[in-house]
Amino acid sequence: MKIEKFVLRKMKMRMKHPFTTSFGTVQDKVFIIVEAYDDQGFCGYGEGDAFEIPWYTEETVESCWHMLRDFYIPRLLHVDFQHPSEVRELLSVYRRNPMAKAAIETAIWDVYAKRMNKPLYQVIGGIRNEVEVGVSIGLQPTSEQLYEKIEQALQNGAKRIKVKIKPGNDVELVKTIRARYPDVPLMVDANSAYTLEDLPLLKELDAYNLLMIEQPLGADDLIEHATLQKELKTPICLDESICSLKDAKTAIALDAGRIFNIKIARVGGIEEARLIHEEASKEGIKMWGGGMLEAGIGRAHSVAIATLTDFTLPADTSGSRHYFEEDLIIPEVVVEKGVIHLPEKAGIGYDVNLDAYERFTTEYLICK
Ligand SMILES: O=C(O)CCC(=O)C1=CC=C[C@@H](O)[C@@H]1C(=O)O
Ligand SMILES: [Mg+2]
Repeated sequence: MKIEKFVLRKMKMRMKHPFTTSFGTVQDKVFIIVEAYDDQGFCGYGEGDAFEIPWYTEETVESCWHMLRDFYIPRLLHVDFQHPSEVRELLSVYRRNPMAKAAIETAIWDVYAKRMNKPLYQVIGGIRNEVEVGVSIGLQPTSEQLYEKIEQALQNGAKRIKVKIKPGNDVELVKTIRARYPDVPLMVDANSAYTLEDLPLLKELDAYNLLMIEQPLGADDLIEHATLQKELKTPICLDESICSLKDAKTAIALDAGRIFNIKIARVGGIEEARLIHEEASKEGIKMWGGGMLEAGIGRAHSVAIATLTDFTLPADTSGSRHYFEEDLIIPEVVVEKGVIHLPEKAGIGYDVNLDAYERFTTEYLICK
């Protein structure tokens, strides 16, 4: 297959509520869409989910735009390849920048699935057409607001609750949630806000029967995570630390975490995510699909990857309406009793809502 044209779009969607983590607050979701048009007239969509500010990883919307426009599109345009798994190799001459790579690679997977006339989740090896989901709750201004969000999530059938923590807003927070909801499947995510100096505090979290502690230490702190895991009963889940298959292998060798949160965006695409899944499965690492506050297209890709065999824990992917008044796909992603049912249509399985799509576009570039 050949891609004869790419279109890059910069998009902006207002989120219903600000999302706050230990690193900062996102209110406007600014992101990139890649459209890939093949030689048979199929169009595939991918989403670039770096933030505007490099606080979750080092990439930004602008850095992704630059990588896509100046390197990845010229590298892939008019090139003949058999299968989207080859894109990983074709882009490997360029170092890192996984979110930019994922944006274009996922678009090519979507085109390929449409050519095969099969749903993407089946083409990538998914084994189920529904995915259990939990919810990720950002830091809230008051505990009342936090309880309100938890209450809402439980009413909607969320399979587990994840709350963000940061220094000064951690053990006491978890203690009060546990007192109120003794049996709720609960986990915390620190987004790298701690160091090993916080060991005594992190050990206190062991008392609250958490499913896992997500990314307590720095993205580069694999050795430190291994030291911490030895001290904790609660499993550590790695997020920011796993940006490639190589990172996954190192983490496994060090026993730096027993669970992986897998985001296609963070690891550079579907193929890298599949390889990590294969490796982690062999080693008994549990997995689940993470989220990037995606709009519909990225959300569809994230749900598809969560259908792989060993994604056995609830994913972070909420429905479109959780974050946005209006999404850019039809139908929107819907969660019913904590489950997303995957569409059986070819490709990502959702159509672009052209009206909303144009309204959310702030800039575009045609490359052919
Ligand atoms: O998309 C979702 O619902 C998950 C949101 C979420 O928890 C995160 C999204 C993006 C960066 C982080 O803030 C965070 C995470 O660390 O998983
Ligand atoms: Mg996380």
